Amino acid sequence: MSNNDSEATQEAETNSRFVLHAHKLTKVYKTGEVEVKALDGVDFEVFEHEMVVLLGQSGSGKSTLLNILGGLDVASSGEVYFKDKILDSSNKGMLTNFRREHVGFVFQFYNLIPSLTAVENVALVTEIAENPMQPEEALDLVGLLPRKDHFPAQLSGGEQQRVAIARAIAKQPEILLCDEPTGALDHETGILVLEAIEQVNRELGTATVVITHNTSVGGIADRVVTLRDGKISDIHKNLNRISPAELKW
Ligand SMILES: Nc1ncnc2c1ncn2[C@@H]1O[C@H](COP(=O)(O)OP(=O)(O)OP(=O)(O)O)[C@@H](O)[C@H]1O
Repeated sequence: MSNNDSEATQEAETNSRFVLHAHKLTKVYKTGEVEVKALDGVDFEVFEHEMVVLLGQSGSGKSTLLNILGGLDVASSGEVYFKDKILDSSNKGMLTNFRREHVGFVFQFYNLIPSLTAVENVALVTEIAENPMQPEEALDLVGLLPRKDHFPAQLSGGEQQRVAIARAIAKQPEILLCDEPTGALDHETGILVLEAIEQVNRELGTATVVITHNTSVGGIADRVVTLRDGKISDIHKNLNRISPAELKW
């Protein structure tokens, strides 16, 4: 990196604000006598509009970190801030509101309701959110408007995952958290799903974190963060993101 690049990066960081910030997160799971330290003093932030890819071997703590960031789980110690507010883990109402209004989740398995069409699956979320987009608009963003009246069983795995992405972003969350979104898909379908996620990040500016085992997916990120044994072992910034279509694995 040249001096100019480095100054430009520092300036960009100073100017950008974080959406989520975790400070010294520790998570210990206790099962009987056995204790597992899944996170061990992790500092982690996600800036506005940023795309972060989270890598690490199985068991390194990726899902634990994502679940705590999204208010699905609470840390044993440490704090999570959403913008300038600390998320109070003892305040269930606050966590529920945070999840409902501000965070979109996408998981490896799509968890769509089989008896509802694509548009009805998305509408389930928009009906309870404060400032949603129209379900059709969300489906259009992921390229699935023509399939809006199809049931999950009439859609391929990749199409179902794109409905799940539409459902996650329809409430217009500030942050999109994706845990192995391509884990159950073949290469070509996985690329289509990453393209949908990338488009949401680019067009809506939704700060996004994507967990993957696939190191080459790191190319689509602004920042690639690697976990090892519950600690951050590496942070790599990409000066130029590549498009999912350019990924090879
Ligand atoms: N509910 C739980 N109870 C006990 N131990 C747990 C629980 N959830 C996770 N762990 C342990 O915490 C550690 C981190 O797990 P985590 O699922 O966060 O890793 P990961 O990096 O997401 O792994 P993978 O890539 O396999 O999904 C592992 O050792 C795991 O066995």
